[in-house]
Amino acid sequence: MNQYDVAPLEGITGYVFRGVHHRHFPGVRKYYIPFIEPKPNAKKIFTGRELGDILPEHNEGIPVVPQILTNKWEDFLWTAGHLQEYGYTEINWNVGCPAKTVVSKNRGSGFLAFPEEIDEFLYRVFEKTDLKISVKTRIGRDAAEEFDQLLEIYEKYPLEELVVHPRTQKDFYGNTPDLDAFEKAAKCRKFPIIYNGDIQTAEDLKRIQTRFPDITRYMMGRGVLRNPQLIENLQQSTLPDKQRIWNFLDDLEEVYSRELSGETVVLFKLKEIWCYMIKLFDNPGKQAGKLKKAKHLSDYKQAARLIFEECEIKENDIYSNC
Ligand SMILES: Cc1cc2nc3c(=O)[nH]c(=O)nc-3n(C[C@H](O)[C@H](O)[C@H](O)COP(=O)(O)O)c2cc1C
Repeated sequence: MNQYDVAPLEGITGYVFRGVHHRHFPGVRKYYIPFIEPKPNAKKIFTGRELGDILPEHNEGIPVVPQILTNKWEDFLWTAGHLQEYGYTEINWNVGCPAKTVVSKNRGSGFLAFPEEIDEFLYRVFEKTDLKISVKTRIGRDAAEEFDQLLEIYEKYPLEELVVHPRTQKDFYGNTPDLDAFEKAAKCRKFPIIYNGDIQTAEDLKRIQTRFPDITRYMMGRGVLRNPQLIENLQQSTLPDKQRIWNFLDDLEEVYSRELSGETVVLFKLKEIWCYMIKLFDNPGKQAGKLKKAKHLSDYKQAARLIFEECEIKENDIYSNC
């Protein structure tokens, strides 16, 4: 049976989103916490955002995995040690982030251009910790050909899992996921492989499953923002239910309003989700514009309600095609 994870989306899938999502749509195997950057020389171990994300009281009953973004094994172990103090037993390593500010420092997917250093990093980490370590990787920095050597290195270590987003850093979020490159990972028998990239509907999943019948673990990010019910729909072969998605959104607004200070910040958070959710609806036209321009929660809510009332959900026939 397939298992589904929610991808880390920095600025979006923080503890508020995860808590509300888990309450409305349980069934996610793991939620990955957006990346934490080690700060061994700073006064505070974690930023306010990072601490909010990892506090056990913010994640009660929710299966979460923290993620670290660094190219220094000493810093990884230092931060992992502090995460262990909060009770975490599995840590994910980010070698996928394509952001220029990250890549320019040879971190995230920028580190993929240094396979020997990746080897050294993993060697040191596995030598010095008994934590479970999973890796979230792209297939290379500049070209998919880099993936052969990277895979060879990953296979030397007892990774808990390997999440593969089959794009290079250069692809950013453009082009389509490179399934020929992913096929190399799909053949791996050393540890479980998780497919990640562009799964938004049952049809998208079907396409991947047909080609890779042995892959049963999937991670979804933007697809869950577009349709928060996506994972449940896939598990139960159901269609998105407007009322349930509305209830989720309503609850999210309430919890953000409680946890964040100021209407503007709450509005920003909700509009960010709507950048993705708007794609779930047919012809949201005028109301989409109003929602985008809303300066107050009341205007936002009115536009959002009208979209839910007036627009059809796009994929009402997805299962007929699968
Ligand atoms: C806004 C945004 C923030 C992201 N933040 C992170 C992050 O903190 N850590 C990470 O590994 N990937 C991050 N990603 C990448 C996603 O986890 C995921 O790999 C990517 O979106 C592809 O999957 P999808 O097509 O299912 O969204 C981010 C992506 C987006 C769009």
